[in-house]
Amino acid sequence: MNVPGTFTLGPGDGNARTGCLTTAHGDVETPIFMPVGTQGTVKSLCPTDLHDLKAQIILGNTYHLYLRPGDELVAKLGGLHRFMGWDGPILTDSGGFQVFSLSGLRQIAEEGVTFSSHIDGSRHLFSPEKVIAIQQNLGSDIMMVLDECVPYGADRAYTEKSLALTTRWARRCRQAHPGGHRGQLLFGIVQGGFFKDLRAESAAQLLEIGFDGYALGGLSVGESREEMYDILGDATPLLPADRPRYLMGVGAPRDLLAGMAAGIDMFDCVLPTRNARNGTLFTFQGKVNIKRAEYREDDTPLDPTCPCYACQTFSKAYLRHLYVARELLSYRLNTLHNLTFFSIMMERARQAIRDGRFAAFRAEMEAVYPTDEE
Ligand SMILES: CCCSCc1cc(N)cc2c(=O)[nH]c(N)nc12
Ligand SMILES: [Zn+2]
Repeated sequence: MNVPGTFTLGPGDGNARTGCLTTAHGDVETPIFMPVGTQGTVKSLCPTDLHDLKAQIILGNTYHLYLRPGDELVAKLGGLHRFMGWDGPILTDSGGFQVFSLSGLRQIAEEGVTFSSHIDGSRHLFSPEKVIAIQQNLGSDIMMVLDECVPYGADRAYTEKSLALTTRWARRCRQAHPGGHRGQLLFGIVQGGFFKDLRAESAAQLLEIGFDGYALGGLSVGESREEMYDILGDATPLLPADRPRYLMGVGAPRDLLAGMAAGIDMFDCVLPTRNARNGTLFTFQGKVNIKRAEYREDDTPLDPTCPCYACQTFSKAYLRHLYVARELLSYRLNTLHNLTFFSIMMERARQAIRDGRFAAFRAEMEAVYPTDEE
């Protein structure tokens, strides 16, 4: 068995590539979409559901799990894998992004970021050392450094100053977790906003520190698709080809395709799980808004080609009824389906790359998920 952190590249097609990342809880075939399980659960699903839809790795969140139930409690109970009953790989975000997007009264300083809990208003400090200790307590297989996700529209002076701090924080994270600690990997996060030279500077600084993988942060923060793709195309080749590349917070089917075409290996986004809860379902024939009246008497499955329990067992009429009635089963069935769609789409993408027909696969999918659609 390979040691955690081993990343073996498979066949590629243009800049798109396949690979296999070894973690302490198993191998991950890339490109991969990672379901978000913020509070130690992929909302409404059990770990057995995740295995059934062939999820390979899920996300947890340092900010949320630190605040509730507490990372030290999770460690005392055997770590996040045992606590939530998931025996596969787990990646945890450092919490910086959530501090900036969720909590009030944030103060950024050299030491770290001080914030008020969105739960009870209590004050906390996330330093690089603290977020590493939390992720070590959780036992995540892939940890992220503490970073500042620069707000969309930040000017060059702010972005430059923030990038320098993020790099100093990244260095402190690496010093706090030099590697090898229970096979837990540490990824750096490239920032630099929408300034290509600052992105290059960030990437070069992180490479000099040395990480097990490299993420592109600061995207999917309100920018246009054109702005995202411009940075994506320019910054991805700056990341080492022999290490995993992770595009944070992305995304919709068309954005996953664009990311893979640019050479990205790992993705995460709340879209499939959040949209499931608001009735927007993804199929290989396009999106279905299940609450629409047109499905009231529709006795056909959501997607006859889909192997998920929802599509194999129930009609659109029933799925619509559950959603309109706000029944809890709606969340479970819709989430099962959407994550199955994303899982199948990524498997088809991996096979298309292996077969040298990724461009055709992308065109086929974009015909159903056009780039100009939100
Ligand atoms: C559980 C959520 C994982 S991804 C969250 C996220 C999403 C987006 N879009 C950007 C960033 C970023 O720049 N830095 C960090 N740490 N996280 C980000
Ligand atoms: Zn389905």
